[in-house]
Amino acid sequence: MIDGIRFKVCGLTSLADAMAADNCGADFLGFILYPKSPRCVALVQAQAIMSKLPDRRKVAVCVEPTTDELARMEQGGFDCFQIHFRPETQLAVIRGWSERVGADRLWLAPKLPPGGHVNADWLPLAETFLLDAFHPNAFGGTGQTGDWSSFARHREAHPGKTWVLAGGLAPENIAEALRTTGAGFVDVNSGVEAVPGIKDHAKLKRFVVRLHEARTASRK
Ligand SMILES: O=C(O)c1ccccc1NCC(=O)[C@H](O)[C@H](O)COP(=O)(O)O
Repeated sequence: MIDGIRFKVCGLTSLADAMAADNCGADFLGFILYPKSPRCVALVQAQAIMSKLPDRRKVAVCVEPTTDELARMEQGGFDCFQIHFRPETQLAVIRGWSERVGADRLWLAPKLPPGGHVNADWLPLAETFLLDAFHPNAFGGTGQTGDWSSFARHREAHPGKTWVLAGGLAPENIAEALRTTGAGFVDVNSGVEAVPGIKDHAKLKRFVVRLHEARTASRK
Protein backbone atom coordinates (compact mmCIF):
# COMPACT_ATOMS: atom_id res chain seq x y z
CA MET A 1 0.00 0.00 0.00
CA ILE A 2 1.30 3.45 -0.89
CA ASP A 3 -0.22 6.26 1.19
CA GLY A 4 -3.51 4.44 1.47
CA ILE A 5 -3.65 3.28 -2.15
CA ARG A 6 -3.54 -0.47 -2.64
CA PHE A 7 -2.01 -1.83 -5.81
CA LYS A 8 -1.64 -5.10 -7.62
CA VAL A 9 1.16 -5.93 -10.06
CA CYS A 10 -0.19 -8.37 -12.62
CA GLY A 11 1.23 -10.61 -15.29
CA LEU A 12 4.11 -11.92 -13.19
CA THR A 13 6.04 -14.77 -14.84
CA SER A 14 9.24 -15.02 -12.79
CA LEU A 15 10.40 -15.05 -9.18
CA ALA A 16 12.65 -12.05 -9.87
CA ASP A 17 9.69 -9.96 -11.10
CA ALA A 18 7.46 -11.15 -8.26
CA MET A 19 10.14 -10.23 -5.71
CA ALA A 20 10.58 -6.81 -7.36
CA ALA A 21 6.82 -6.23 -7.06
CA ASP A 22 6.86 -7.38 -3.45
CA ASN A 23 9.83 -5.15 -2.65
CA CYS A 24 7.95 -2.18 -4.13
CA GLY A 25 5.12 -2.79 -1.68
CA ALA A 26 2.56 -4.37 -4.01
CA ASP A 27 -0.41 -5.61 -1.98
CA PHE A 28 -1.37 -8.27 -4.50
CA LEU A 29 0.64 -10.25 -7.03
CA GLY A 30 -1.20 -11.42 -10.13
CA PHE A 31 -0.47 -14.59 -12.08
CA ILE A 32 -2.26 -15.05 -15.38
CA LEU A 33 -3.34 -18.61 -16.10
CA TYR A 34 -5.17 -17.78 -19.34
CA PRO A 35 -3.41 -19.67 -22.17
CA LYS A 36 -4.01 -16.94 -24.78
CA SER A 37 -2.21 -14.31 -22.70
CA PRO A 38 1.43 -13.50 -23.57
CA ARG A 39 1.89 -13.40 -19.75
CA CYS A 40 0.44 -16.85 -19.18
CA VAL A 41 2.11 -19.07 -16.60
CA ALA A 42 1.23 -22.69 -15.96
CA LEU A 43 -0.35 -23.41 -12.59
CA VAL A 44 2.69 -25.40 -11.45
CA GLN A 45 4.97 -22.54 -12.53
CA ALA A 46 2.95 -20.03 -10.53
CA GLN A 47 2.98 -22.37 -7.54
CA ALA A 48 6.77 -22.72 -7.76
CA ILE A 49 7.16 -18.93 -7.76
CA MET A 50 4.62 -18.43 -4.96
CA SER A 51 6.35 -21.01 -2.76
CA LYS A 52 9.43 -18.78 -2.66
CA LEU A 53 7.60 -15.52 -1.99
CA PRO A 54 6.89 -13.78 1.29
CA ASP A 55 3.31 -13.79 2.46
CA ARG A 56 1.83 -11.39 -0.12
CA ARG A 57 -1.64 -12.05 -1.42
CA LYS A 58 -1.61 -13.88 -4.72
CA VAL A 59 -4.26 -13.55 -7.38
CA ALA A 60 -5.07 -16.18 -9.98
CA VAL A 61 -6.23 -14.41 -13.15
CA CYS A 62 -8.33 -16.32 -15.66
CA VAL A 63 -11.08 -16.02 -18.28
CA GLU A 64 -14.45 -17.77 -17.96
CA PRO A 65 -13.00 -20.86 -16.25
CA THR A 66 -14.78 -24.20 -16.24
CA THR A 67 -15.73 -25.70 -12.90
CA ASP A 68 -12.76 -28.07 -13.05
CA GLU A 69 -10.33 -25.30 -14.03
CA LEU A 70 -11.45 -23.13 -11.13
CA ALA A 71 -11.29 -26.08 -8.74
CA ARG A 72 -7.66 -26.70 -9.73
CA MET A 73 -6.81 -23.03 -9.23
CA GLU A 74 -8.67 -22.96 -5.92
CA GLN A 75 -6.49 -25.81 -4.70
CA GLY A 76 -3.39 -24.07 -6.03
CA GLY A 77 -2.65 -21.81 -3.09
CA PHE A 78 -4.04 -18.51 -4.36
CA ASP A 79 -5.74 -15.98 -2.11
CA CYS A 80 -8.03 -14.41 -4.71
CA PHE A 81 -9.48 -15.33 -8.09
CA GLN A 82 -9.84 -12.64 -10.74
CA ILE A 83 -12.24 -13.84 -13.41
CA HIS A 84 -12.73 -11.97 -16.67
CA PHE A 85 -15.98 -12.68 -18.46
CA ARG A 86 -18.41 -11.44 -21.07
CA PRO A 87 -21.51 -9.66 -19.67
CA GLU A 88 -23.76 -12.19 -21.42
CA THR A 89 -22.33 -15.01 -19.29
CA GLN A 90 -25.20 -16.86 -17.62
CA LEU A 91 -25.81 -15.74 -14.02
CA ALA A 92 -25.79 -19.39 -12.89
CA VAL A 93 -22.20 -19.73 -14.14
CA ILE A 94 -21.08 -16.61 -12.26
CA ARG A 95 -22.92 -17.79 -9.17
CA GLY A 96 -21.05 -21.10 -9.49
CA TRP A 97 -17.69 -19.27 -9.41
CA SER A 98 -18.79 -17.40 -6.30
CA GLU A 99 -19.97 -20.55 -4.57
CA ARG A 100 -16.71 -22.30 -5.42
CA VAL A 101 -14.23 -19.72 -4.11
CA GLY A 102 -16.46 -17.48 -1.97
CA ALA A 103 -17.57 -13.91 -2.63
CA ASP A 104 -14.78 -12.65 -0.38
CA ARG A 105 -12.09 -14.15 -2.63
CA LEU A 106 -13.75 -13.58 -6.01
CA TRP A 107 -12.80 -10.57 -8.13
CA LEU A 108 -15.26 -10.17 -10.98
CA ALA A 109 -13.82 -8.48 -14.08
CA PRO A 110 -16.69 -8.04 -16.55
CA LYS A 111 -15.80 -7.11 -20.13
CA LEU A 112 -17.97 -4.00 -20.08
CA PRO A 113 -18.33 -2.10 -23.37
CA PRO A 114 -17.99 1.70 -23.20
CA GLY A 115 -20.90 3.04 -21.13
CA GLY A 116 -21.67 -0.45 -19.84
CA HIS A 117 -22.83 -1.08 -16.29
CA VAL A 118 -22.12 -3.78 -13.72
CA ASN A 119 -25.22 -5.95 -13.54
CA ALA A 120 -26.95 -5.61 -10.16
CA ASP A 121 -27.30 -9.41 -10.06
CA TRP A 122 -23.51 -9.70 -9.92
CA LEU A 123 -23.09 -7.49 -6.87
CA PRO A 124 -23.95 -10.09 -4.19
CA LEU A 125 -21.58 -12.62 -5.81
CA ALA A 126 -18.27 -10.80 -5.21
CA GLU A 127 -16.80 -8.25 -2.85
CA THR A 128 -14.33 -6.99 -5.45
CA PHE A 129 -14.86 -5.74 -9.01
CA LEU A 130 -12.03 -4.95 -11.41
CA LEU A 131 -12.97 -2.58 -14.23
CA ASP A 132 -10.59 -2.80 -17.15
CA ALA A 133 -10.33 -1.28 -20.61
CA PHE A 134 -12.73 -2.72 -23.15
CA HIS A 135 -11.25 -4.34 -26.23
CA PRO A 136 -13.35 -6.31 -28.75
CA ASN A 137 -10.71 -9.00 -29.11
CA ALA A 138 -9.11 -9.16 -25.68
CA PHE A 139 -10.14 -9.67 -22.06
CA GLY A 140 -7.23 -7.76 -20.54
CA GLY A 141 -3.60 -6.76 -20.78
CA THR A 142 -4.30 -4.35 -23.62
CA GLY A 143 -2.22 -1.46 -22.31
CA GLN A 144 -5.19 0.80 -23.05
CA THR A 145 -6.84 2.96 -20.43
CA GLY A 146 -10.46 2.23 -19.61
CA ASP A 147 -13.56 4.34 -19.00
CA TRP A 148 -12.43 6.25 -15.92
CA SER A 149 -15.70 8.13 -15.52
CA SER A 150 -17.61 4.85 -15.53
CA PHE A 151 -15.23 3.51 -12.88
CA ALA A 152 -15.85 6.61 -10.70
CA ARG A 153 -19.63 6.22 -11.11
CA HIS A 154 -19.54 2.58 -10.06
CA ARG A 155 -17.30 3.29 -7.09
CA GLU A 156 -19.61 6.08 -5.90
CA ALA A 157 -22.77 4.05 -6.48
CA HIS A 158 -21.55 0.98 -4.58
CA PRO A 159 -19.21 2.12 -1.79
CA GLY A 160 -19.57 -1.20 0.01
CA LYS A 161 -17.67 -3.00 -2.73
CA THR A 162 -13.94 -2.88 -3.53
CA TRP A 163 -13.30 -1.36 -6.97
CA VAL A 164 -10.00 -1.96 -8.74
CA LEU A 165 -9.04 0.37 -11.59
CA ALA A 166 -7.20 -1.48 -14.36
CA GLY A 167 -6.11 -0.84 -17.91
CA GLY A 168 -3.13 1.02 -19.28
CA LEU A 169 -1.93 2.41 -15.95
CA ALA A 170 1.68 3.51 -15.94
CA PRO A 171 4.06 5.94 -14.22
CA GLU A 172 3.04 8.57 -16.77
CA ASN A 173 -0.70 8.54 -16.03
CA ILE A 174 -1.23 7.19 -12.51
CA ALA A 175 -1.51 10.66 -10.96
CA GLU A 176 -4.21 11.69 -13.43
CA ALA A 177 -5.96 8.34 -13.01
CA LEU A 178 -6.18 8.82 -9.23
CA ARG A 179 -7.34 12.43 -9.57
CA THR A 180 -9.97 11.52 -12.14
CA THR A 181 -11.37 8.37 -10.54
CA GLY A 182 -10.72 8.62 -6.80
CA ALA A 183 -9.58 5.00 -7.02
CA GLY A 184 -8.23 3.48 -3.82
CA PHE A 185 -7.00 0.32 -5.51
CA VAL A 186 -5.17 0.13 -8.84
CA ASP A 187 -3.79 -2.62 -11.05
CA VAL A 188 -0.67 -2.26 -13.18
CA ASN A 189 0.67 -4.58 -15.82
CA SER A 190 1.96 -3.61 -19.26
CA GLY A 191 2.73 -0.09 -18.06
CA VAL A 192 5.63 -1.46 -16.05
CA GLU A 193 6.89 -3.99 -18.59
CA ALA A 194 9.93 -4.13 -20.85
CA VAL A 195 8.12 -6.61 -23.09
CA PRO A 196 4.91 -8.59 -22.41
CA GLY A 197 5.53 -10.86 -19.44
CA ILE A 198 8.81 -9.26 -18.41
CA LYS A 199 8.63 -6.45 -15.87
CA ASP A 200 10.92 -3.44 -16.10
CA HIS A 201 11.97 -2.95 -12.49
CA ALA A 202 12.91 0.70 -13.04
CA LYS A 203 9.43 1.41 -14.45
CA LEU A 204 7.91 -0.41 -11.50
CA LYS A 205 9.84 1.76 -9.06
CA ARG A 206 8.88 4.87 -11.04
CA PHE A 207 5.24 3.83 -10.85
CA VAL A 208 5.44 3.65 -7.07
CA VAL A 209 7.26 7.00 -6.83
CA ARG A 210 4.60 8.69 -9.01
CA LEU A 211 1.86 7.06 -6.94
CA HIS A 212 3.43 8.48 -3.77
CA GLU A 213 3.93 11.90 -5.36
CA ALA A 214 0.30 11.96 -6.45
CA ARG A 215 -0.90 11.24 -2.93
CA THR A 216 1.41 13.87 -1.45
CA ALA A 217 0.17 16.46 -3.97
CA SER A 218 -3.46 15.60 -3.23
CA ARG A 219 -2.94 16.55 0.40
CA LYS A 220 -1.69 20.08 -0.40
O1 LIG B 1 -2.62 -9.26 -19.01
C1 LIG B 1 -3.08 -10.09 -19.79
O2 LIG B 1 -2.43 -10.59 -20.75
C2 LIG B 1 -4.50 -10.58 -19.61
C3 LIG B 1 -5.07 -11.41 -20.59
C4 LIG B 1 -6.38 -11.88 -20.41
C5 LIG B 1 -7.10 -11.54 -19.27
C6 LIG B 1 -6.55 -10.70 -18.29
C7 LIG B 1 -5.26 -10.22 -18.48
N1 LIG B 1 -4.70 -9.37 -17.53
C8 LIG B 1 -5.41 -9.10 -16.33
C9 LIG B 1 -5.02 -7.91 -15.55
O3 LIG B 1 -5.44 -7.77 -14.40
C10 LIG B 1 -4.25 -6.80 -16.18
O4 LIG B 1 -3.40 -6.25 -15.19
C11 LIG B 1 -5.23 -5.74 -16.68
O5 LIG B 1 -5.93 -6.30 -17.76
C12 LIG B 1 -4.54 -4.46 -17.08
O6 LIG B 1 -3.57 -4.75 -18.04
P1 LIG B 1 -2.76 -3.51 -18.73
O7 LIG B 1 -3.73 -2.76 -19.60
O8 LIG B 1 -1.67 -4.17 -19.50
O9 LIG B 1 -2.25 -2.65 -17.60
